[in-house]
Amino acid sequence: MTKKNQTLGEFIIENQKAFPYSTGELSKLINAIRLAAKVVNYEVNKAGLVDILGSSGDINAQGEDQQKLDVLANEKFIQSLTNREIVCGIASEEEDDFVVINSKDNNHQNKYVVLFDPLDGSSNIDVNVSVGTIFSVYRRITPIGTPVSIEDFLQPGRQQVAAGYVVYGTSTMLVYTTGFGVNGFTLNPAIGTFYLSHPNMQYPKDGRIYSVNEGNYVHFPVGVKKYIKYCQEEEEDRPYTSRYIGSLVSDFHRNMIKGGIFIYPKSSLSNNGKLRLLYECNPMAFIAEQAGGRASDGYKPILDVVPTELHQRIPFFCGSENMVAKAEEFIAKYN
Ligand SMILES: O=P(O)(O)OC[C@H]1O[C@](O)(COP(=O)(O)O)[C@@H](O)[C@@H]1O
Ligand SMILES: [Mg+2]
Ligand SMILES: [Mg+2]
Repeated sequence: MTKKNQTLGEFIIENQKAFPYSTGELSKLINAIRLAAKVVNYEVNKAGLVDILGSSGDINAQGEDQQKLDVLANEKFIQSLTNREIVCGIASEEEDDFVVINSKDNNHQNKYVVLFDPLDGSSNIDVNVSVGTIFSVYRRITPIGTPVSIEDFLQPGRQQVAAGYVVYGTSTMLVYTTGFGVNGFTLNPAIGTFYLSHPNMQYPKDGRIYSVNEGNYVHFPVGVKKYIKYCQEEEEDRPYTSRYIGSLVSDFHRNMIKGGIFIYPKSSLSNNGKLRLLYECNPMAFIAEQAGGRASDGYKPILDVVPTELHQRIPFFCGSENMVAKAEEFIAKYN
């Protein structure tokens, strides 16, 4: 039974008991993420004091300038996951290709793959605006005893066994699901422990917040433009409030608590939008659906999309059920 303020450690053990056949590996994996989140939180919080702001001078697989904190967060999560003998492979926004992680007996006995965005909202790092980490977990589909391969990572989002994010904001929170609801834990920085602060998180069916980079409005498809105008009309409970932090994790988190819709559509600048299916949209879509929300590419559920590439991008509409359904109506009508 979920008890407010129980620690994340207690929650993980309690929930493991719910699955008689569980081997505890998924619990170890979540614990590894918990540890890495605390390490990265420590670095993020003192970022201005040490030489960790700004560019690392390198470019990642997507041609983006890698920030020093992108690189550090990537290292800390890979290290923590590798040291615990639970994952057989890792894919990251900051790694060109997936990384094979072999078990100590050198016989590829581990059964989980993790895909993650080590530092989400990189453009906000240097300006002290909240950023995050996003993770997605699958059971491998290739045989145990063989090296992990690409098909283990290109599974539809509906196959995820766990997904979550960490938001390094006014407080640091870890929010995740294993397919049985969404729970949020807040870090008590004094003792370095996550406590259950947001049990059973639920998206309100309706909301009054829309989140989209309106600076790209001229490049948006007609249906998206019409939906944004709809949000701004003086009708019924509209106009809605516009809120856009520019960190997916933070915009999603606010909208899940208050009710709202986040949109990163395709545009004449980028045919598939900007956000990555495997380690941004799939995990957020799993959490959204588990919290009674909705997530699509404008036409079909994100979780039903069959991935084809590690770093593929996809248009993203995510949030309160009725708001996303309304946006889809406009797209179906005009696009
Ligand atoms: O500046 P834009 O084009 O609005 O993009 C903002 C989006 O890009 C991102 O920063 C992309 O994520 P990364 O920072 O992990 O690359 C999202 O967090 C955010 O929603
Ligand atoms: Mg990101
Ligand atoms: Mg990132």
